[in-house]
Amino acid sequence: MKKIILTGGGSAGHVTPNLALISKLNEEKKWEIHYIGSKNGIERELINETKIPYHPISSGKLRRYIDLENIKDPFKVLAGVAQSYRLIRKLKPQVVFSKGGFVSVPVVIGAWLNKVPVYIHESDLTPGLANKIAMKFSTKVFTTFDETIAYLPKEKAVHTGSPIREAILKGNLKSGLSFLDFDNSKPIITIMGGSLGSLKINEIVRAALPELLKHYQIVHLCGKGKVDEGLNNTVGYRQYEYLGDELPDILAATNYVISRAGSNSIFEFLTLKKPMLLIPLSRNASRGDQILNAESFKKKGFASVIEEEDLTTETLIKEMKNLHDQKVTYIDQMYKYAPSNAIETIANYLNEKN
Ligand SMILES: CC(=O)N[C@H]1[C@@H](OP(=O)(O)OP(=O)(O)OC[C@H]2O[C@@H](n3ccc(=O)[nH]c3=O)[C@H](O)[C@@H]2O)O[C@H](CO)[C@@H](O)[C@@H]1O
Repeated sequence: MKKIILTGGGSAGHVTPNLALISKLNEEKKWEIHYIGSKNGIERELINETKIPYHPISSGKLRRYIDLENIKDPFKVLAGVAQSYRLIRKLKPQVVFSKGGFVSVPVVIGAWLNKVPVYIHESDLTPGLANKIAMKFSTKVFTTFDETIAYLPKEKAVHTGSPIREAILKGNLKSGLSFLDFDNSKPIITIMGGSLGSLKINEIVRAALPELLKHYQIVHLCGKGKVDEGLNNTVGYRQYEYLGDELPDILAATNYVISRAGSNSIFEFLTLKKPMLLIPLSRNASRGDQILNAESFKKKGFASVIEEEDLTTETLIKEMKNLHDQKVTYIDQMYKYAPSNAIETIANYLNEKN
């Protein structure tokens, strides 16, 4: 059996595409799969559920603010490179696949030092810092957006589309309604502040609840530690920190989405044809990747967008009404999009070339 090591983490967006790939590779029964991730990142929890061997390494974080930890981080990254190098030398995989995030950099370098080919996937419209570094050590760079090709070395870039977990496409509306204890009386909005939740979106959504609940039932994925216990008994409103297995059913029961513009989430909503109102993470808190993701979706007629700086209860309610009024236009436009089978393409590459 051939051996593959997967890596990626920090937030769920750097793990769910790997989950999709793991299912496919397991199905093919040609690969022994291993995962290298951080000691405490969300990837550890998510990958443990798949029962594949998980190898934790030391990793640093790319912070955009001044912090004492920043001084320790280069040492942690170097330790991560040494650990990855030894692990890869011992496991002897044919290939390493990286979905990005800061934990992936030492793994990619460790693979390169062992002369193991590295394939990476970039989910966002423009490459993130981790992947910009990883790219130099990689054989191919797969992309979710076709626009991303322009930012990459020609000989390495391959547009595959977004690797979506198969389960996401197989939700059951009735199970979703029964899990939520919702009915058909009002349309359902699912609100997702990215996989980690968003304090700003949570605050504005909660302030807009009295108005929104007149017209909609609301599922709020608010992020770890961000549930507002005081709202637990609010009729028509459900809050969850993060949903795993239940998410497909919830999405099947969902009529509209209000969300951050993380790449994986928005391609899931697009594939499911859910009219979406996107609130991309601002340039103050990120490199602005979500703004570009959201602009691309707006330009293609898949989504409406509120910039974080313009987000108030009033703009949220107004834009939600517009989305409602124009839902048919959005859905029609999304039907013109033919989802690519990214998982199949990536698996074929891994199988053929290794
Ligand atoms: C703050 C930050 O760094 N955000 C980045 C991160 O976002 P983030 O981690 O939020 O990533 P995405 O929106 O791309 O993906 C989130 C994934 O988590 C899943 N999910 C989410 C909530 C939940 O309750 N259950 C669940 O399963 C979604 O279905 C999706 O598959 O990676 C994205 C992809 O590189 C980037 O575009 C974002 O800018």
